[in-house]
Amino acid sequence: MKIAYLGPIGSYSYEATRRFFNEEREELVACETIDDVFESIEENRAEFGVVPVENSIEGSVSTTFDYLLKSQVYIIKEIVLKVEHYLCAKEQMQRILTIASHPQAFSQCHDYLRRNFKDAKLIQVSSTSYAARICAEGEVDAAICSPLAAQQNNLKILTGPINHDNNYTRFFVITKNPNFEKGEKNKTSIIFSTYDKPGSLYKILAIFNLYDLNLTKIESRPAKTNLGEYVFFVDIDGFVDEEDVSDALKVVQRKSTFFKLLGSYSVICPDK
Ligand SMILES: O=C(O)C(=O)C[C@]1(C(=O)O)C=C[C@@H](O)C=C1
Repeated sequence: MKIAYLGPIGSYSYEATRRFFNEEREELVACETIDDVFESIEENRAEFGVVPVENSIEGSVSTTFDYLLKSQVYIIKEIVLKVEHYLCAKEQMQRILTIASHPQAFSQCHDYLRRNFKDAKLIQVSSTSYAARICAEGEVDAAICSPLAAQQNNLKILTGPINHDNNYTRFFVITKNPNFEKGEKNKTSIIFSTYDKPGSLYKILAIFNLYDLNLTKIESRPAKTNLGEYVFFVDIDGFVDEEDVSDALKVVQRKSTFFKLLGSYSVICPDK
């Protein structure tokens, strides 16, 4: 089986992929962007994909949310990883003028960078492991990446972890053919939109209240139709085969102008 992930080797997405899939049994396919991971699944070049979804410091990964809205893929698992970033370079340096990393990683290290590298040029690239690669090639002075990415590229760890405390990222395992499997801790994710009228959103939320369901996330994103039109991404505590969840979703679907079930899945947190 082929598993697409945001690479190259040493990215946090790679780490998440390894925690769920057996590297010796499956073929892990490194993609350059999150777009490529989704397209690999849509075009049947991979059976599964692993994408970052949300970080405890920086929030949602918008590319992932946009693809969940527009493509026919389903979520079958959530993996939550503790993310620790390190400042790495080819050698100890007197002055670091350019630092490469993924935009999410820069945000997660914002305070450290502001305190220590206010004048350095931050070069945004597609992943932290790609940042390590271009640092090894001499394109930038330093990279913010994982110890594994540093090791893969023969970089030295200068200092770290340099991120904010409590830095956790959620990853989704996605696939085209859903086979929802229940685990110990389960969630169900949906997208809906509603009428542009007073109380519309309140009425939908009241349905979840009526069925006594806990929402673990709600986020609005542009519907990409007209300015001011939104879709709502909602994560619900519980599995879709539970009576309250399935009954609530039936009513929500009836009362929405748009409804999509993204998946029902179990959550694993190997670092907790
Ligand atoms: O660049 C990587 O290593 C990734 O896997 C991407 C990503 C992200 O986009 O959120 C994943 C986890 C970390 O939060 C930082 C970067």
